[in-house]
Amino acid sequence: MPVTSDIDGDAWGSVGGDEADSTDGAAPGDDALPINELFASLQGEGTLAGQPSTFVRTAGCNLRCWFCDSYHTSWEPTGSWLAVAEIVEAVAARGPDHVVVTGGEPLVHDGVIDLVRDLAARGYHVTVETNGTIVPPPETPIDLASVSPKLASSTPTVDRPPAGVDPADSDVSDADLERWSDAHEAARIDRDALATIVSRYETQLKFVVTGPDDLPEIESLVADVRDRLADPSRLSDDRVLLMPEGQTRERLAETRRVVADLALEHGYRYTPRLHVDLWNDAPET
Ligand SMILES: C[S@@+](CC[C@H](N)C(=O)[O-])C[C@H]1O[C@@H](n2cnc3c(N)ncnc32)[C@H](O)[C@@H]1O
Ligand SMILES: Nc1nc2[nH]cc(C(=O)O)c2c(=O)[nH]1
Ligand code: SF4
Ligand SMILES: [Mg+2]
Repeated sequence: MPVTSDIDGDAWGSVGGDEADSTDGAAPGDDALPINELFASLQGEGTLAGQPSTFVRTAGCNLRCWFCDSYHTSWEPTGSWLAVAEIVEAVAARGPDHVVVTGGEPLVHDGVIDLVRDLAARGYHVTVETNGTIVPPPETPIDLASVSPKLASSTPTVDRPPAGVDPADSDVSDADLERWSDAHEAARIDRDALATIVSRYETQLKFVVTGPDDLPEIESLVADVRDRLADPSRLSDDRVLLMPEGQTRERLAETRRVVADLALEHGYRYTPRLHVDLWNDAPET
């Protein structure tokens, strides 16, 4: 069930960008969100790793990381339209008191703000997983902003096509890759947006690390964001997390020691990817 290209939340369109509106569920309206999956699992990443949580994964993203482990929310988005009240009901049925709103990029959808408000009003702890390019409206009740700014090593190219799918099952053309290479590169970092988010919310900056060459960009970005803060201590080194790139156990086995050693060397935190270790990042884990 492809979702329409307007869920990109931008003018770029999605791959094959003129799909018919053949979504399941409620007709898209002000109050509906395209949901790719909704499930309970353990938080696999970051400072709350291990915490039982319900994950709400929206479809649609304004970026196109080559390594995206959620291919069907970004490169070829699919999902069902659900009203915010239906999502809250589904979250209540799962049980955990922690909710992780993720995507795709959840903040491309205005309705996500209503969802976060409704969840917070019901007493849930709400984490928002975001790429840090979009600032939510002031006073949005986010308990943890889990921000993953995208480094140069995330940019797709013709030689670095999406890793999340068998090329035989992908409709991504070289023309799509060239278009997204430029669009991703232009949009992936917004230092002012990052500083605003850090100043307003308890924040972790969770960088996907592919190797040692990523560290200079992380260090200079962290310094630039600190420079923009009235209180630079809001972005202490223990709020900077290095996460190994890998959506399979095999790939993670290659990256995690390198990244753990880099965290130790630079004084940043290391975060595992528990769901990859435990379930090999199967759907709904
Ligand atoms: C699918 S993204 C959705 C939220 C948002 N679009 C973002 O990128 O932060 C959820 C998390 O998975 C991370 N991620 C995606 N693909 C990954 C990979 N291959 N290896 C490690 N982390 C990955 C992202 O950086 C982000 O922290
Ligand atoms: N278990 C588990 N933990 C996660 N933490 C962040 C995730 C995400 O995709 O945003 C994620 C995920 O997909 N699964
Ligand atoms: S920003 Fe997040 S959802 Fe979008 S392509 Fe990158 S990892 Fe995937
Ligand atoms: Mg994930």
